[in-house]
Amino acid sequence: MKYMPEPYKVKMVEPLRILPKEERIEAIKRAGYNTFLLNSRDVYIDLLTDSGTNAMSDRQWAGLMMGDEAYAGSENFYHLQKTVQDIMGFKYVVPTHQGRGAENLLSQILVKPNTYIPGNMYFTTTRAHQEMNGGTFVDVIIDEAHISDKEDVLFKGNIDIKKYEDLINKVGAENIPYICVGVTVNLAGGQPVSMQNLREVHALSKKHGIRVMFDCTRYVENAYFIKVREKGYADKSIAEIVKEMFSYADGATMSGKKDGIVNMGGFLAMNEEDLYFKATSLVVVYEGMPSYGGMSGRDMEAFAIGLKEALDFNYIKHRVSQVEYLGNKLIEAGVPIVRPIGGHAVFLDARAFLPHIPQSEYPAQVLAAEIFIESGVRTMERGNISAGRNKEGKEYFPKLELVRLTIPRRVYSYAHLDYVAEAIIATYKRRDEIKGLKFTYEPPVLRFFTGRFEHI
Ligand SMILES: CC1=C(O)/C(=C\N=C(/Cc2ccccc2)C(=O)O)C(COP(=O)(O)O)=CN1
Repeated sequence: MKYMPEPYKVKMVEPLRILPKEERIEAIKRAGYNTFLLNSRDVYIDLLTDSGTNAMSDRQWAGLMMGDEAYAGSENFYHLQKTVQDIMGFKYVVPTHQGRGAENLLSQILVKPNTYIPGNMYFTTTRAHQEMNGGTFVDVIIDEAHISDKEDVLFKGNIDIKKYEDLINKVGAENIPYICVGVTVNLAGGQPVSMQNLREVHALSKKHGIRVMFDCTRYVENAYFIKVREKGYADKSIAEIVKEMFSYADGATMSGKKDGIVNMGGFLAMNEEDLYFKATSLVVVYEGMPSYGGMSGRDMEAFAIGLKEALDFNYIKHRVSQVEYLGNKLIEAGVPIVRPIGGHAVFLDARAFLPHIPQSEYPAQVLAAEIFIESGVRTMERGNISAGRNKEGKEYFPKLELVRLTIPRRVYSYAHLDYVAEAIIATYKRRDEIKGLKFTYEPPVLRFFTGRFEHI
């Protein structure tokens, strides 16, 4: 079989259209060569993100009709709370409007000036909240995660235990409020963390009294990779693997917009009662009552249903197989991508794709723009622009200069992915013609969202 047929059928469609090439060129110029600033109506296939762009099921849409929009004590909250308790095993759940709502609460409560937060590679919003509260993010991911084609390392998201222990010895456990473990690691290329590594991180953290907080935004994909790649888990269900994963955490932040398969939603979950009381007293300032946290009742209902659906093996197998299908087509054509192929996206290695463009001229940014001109396909820069500037105003120049082709859950068909592959290959064939970019407007924070550029 060329590929696994979708484990669902379509009941409703959204018509797609593609602009003529000259209109695509105008559109990306109006957007300042920033794919974030394109209008959705000008985009043909939208691979910007898998965040909030996923297709809900008939059960989830039906759940919207069960919205208990009471201001306090909504039935849907109790459904969401119990679902999280059953799936992850945490005692307490504080709903938020999305992942960074949870990151805001966690960082304001635990991150103080001159504290250090180790983690397996940064994520933009997570690090922003940590730094805004005076903390310093310290990358303790294994070195191989920063090497794009290190395909023989099946769990590139792993924490380097020695790096973690060296940090503890250097700054003192009392200055580490928690370790942030991303499952999977988005900016490494959607790379998973092995169960063995989670076990080791948990043991070292408990030895020093340091909390383990997961960023569990794509935890089902992580569980899938453990099932198919890690010894001893082939016969375990996704639910059993997930339950064991979370047994190695004290809490988690979650963006429901990915593995919750909803358009809006998130939560902060934890076992510690004191942390829970602090979170509930803060959530009323930023998100609303602890029984809705910035979500409507109907959104919480859809979220609870989505969390359960995501644990179905056929669903997650198909989801990851679509990403692998696209990645393998590009590998066959010699296009440089991050390997092993990740769980939610194929990441183009823009540095290898455009070796003649220095990182100071933003190769990933211009490649994303060129792909749109070529095909109407929207992708996202995940390189020097996304990394931003440090406290001294210097650019980070991260080793990974990537363009992310992010596959939304249950949205596109293999025919769409064939079209995307052909577009990337066509762009690759004319790569020598592509020139670098410079800023015309650089925002002070998270510059990738609204920055504007022109050709040098
Ligand atoms: C691992 C991880 C994420 O991937 C994540 C959001 N990802 C996003 C959405 C995004 C965020 C920032 C810049 C560009 C795109 C993604 O496109 O990949 C959040 C924040 O969640 P939130 O968007 O619900 O606030 C926390 N952790």
